[in-house]
Amino acid sequence: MAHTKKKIGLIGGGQIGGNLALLAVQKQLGDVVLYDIPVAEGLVKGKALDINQLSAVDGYDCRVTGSTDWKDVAGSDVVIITAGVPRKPGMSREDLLDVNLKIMRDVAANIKQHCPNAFVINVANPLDAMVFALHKIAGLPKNMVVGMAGVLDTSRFKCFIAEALGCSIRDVEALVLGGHGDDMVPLVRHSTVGGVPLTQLIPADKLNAIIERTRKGGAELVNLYKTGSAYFAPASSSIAMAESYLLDRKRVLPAAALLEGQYGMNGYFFGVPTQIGAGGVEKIIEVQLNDAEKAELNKSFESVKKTVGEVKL
Ligand SMILES: NC(=O)c1ccc[n+]([C@@H]2O[C@H](COP(=O)([O-])OP(=O)(O)OC[C@H]3O[C@@H](n4cnc5c(N)ncnc54)[C@H](O)[C@@H]3O)[C@@H](O)[C@H]2O)c1
Ligand SMILES: O=C(O)C[C@H](O)C(=O)O
Repeated sequence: MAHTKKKIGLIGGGQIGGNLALLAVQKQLGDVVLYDIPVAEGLVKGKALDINQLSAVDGYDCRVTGSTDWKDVAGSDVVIITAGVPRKPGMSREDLLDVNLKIMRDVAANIKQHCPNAFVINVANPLDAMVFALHKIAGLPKNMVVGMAGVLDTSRFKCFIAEALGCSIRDVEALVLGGHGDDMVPLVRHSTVGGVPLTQLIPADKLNAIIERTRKGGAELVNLYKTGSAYFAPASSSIAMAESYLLDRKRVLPAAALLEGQYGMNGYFFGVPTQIGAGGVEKIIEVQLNDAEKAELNKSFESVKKTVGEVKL
């Protein structure tokens, strides 16, 4: 019988990779290959077996295969990359550039060889520079390569807003633009709660504290965990993007996409609202910004450019 289930290749079977596998199965998005390097064979085979046994309890028909062979990943419809070292307290994401670039060179070359038709979502840090390197090395079409950060940063922003107001998170509409760094741009003026402008609901000083906490959201988790970084929310955020592609949902999600003139920026991956559907990144949406917001976005762009400038391919 023909194999009609979608195939999801997860590159990196660590904290985020394991949670991605679990979510993909629970949402029945397709069969999963959880790939890692040979030294982590037991880890990926163990996680696969554990999740498959959970599937029996809950009746999920998708299967996870743990593998250290790229041939098993070949032909994936979606590939999510979490292969990379997470930071420890006191480090910046940029401190991971050299070590994670080395890993990305290997991963991107294998994607080029084995998964040339996949929609590829990079998660590894420093996010915007790593997705830039991925695109250059793998040579995939620009609409098929994207970085996950905006969904996570926006969900942190929404979480803190809902907490401050004691309201349902369902009614919070918000957006964070820019690079995945401390100068990302939470857009207060464009955020609403149940249609009511956020600026009307939360006083400026409290809002500034929320913006600051959002910007440092990753470090807050790193300081709590001590040996690694966030993984539950990053996994959910990546799955939202994969699901929109696989099910052609055409959701409008912030993501690091290749800019070619939008926002006056060119040749870099940067966090902007995208529409993700069966065509991958089908649209990039330009939000109308005032001068102050533009200045903040440009500052974030300069940071991304600086890190990308250090990428040696
Ligand atoms: N974009 C975001 O918003 C975001 C959020 C959280 C974490 N991250 C980043 O994601 C990455 C992974 O985080 P984690 O917590 O899952 O880390 P982790 O250490 O738990 O897992 C990483 C895995 O990658 C594997 N790996 C290393 N080299 C590999 C290779 N060449 N091929 C395949 N696998 C390889 C490791 O063996 C390990 O199992 C880190 O770089 C982290 O900074 C990004
Ligand atoms: O902060 C990190 O190092 C991990 C990730 O980028 C995050 O925002 O949680």
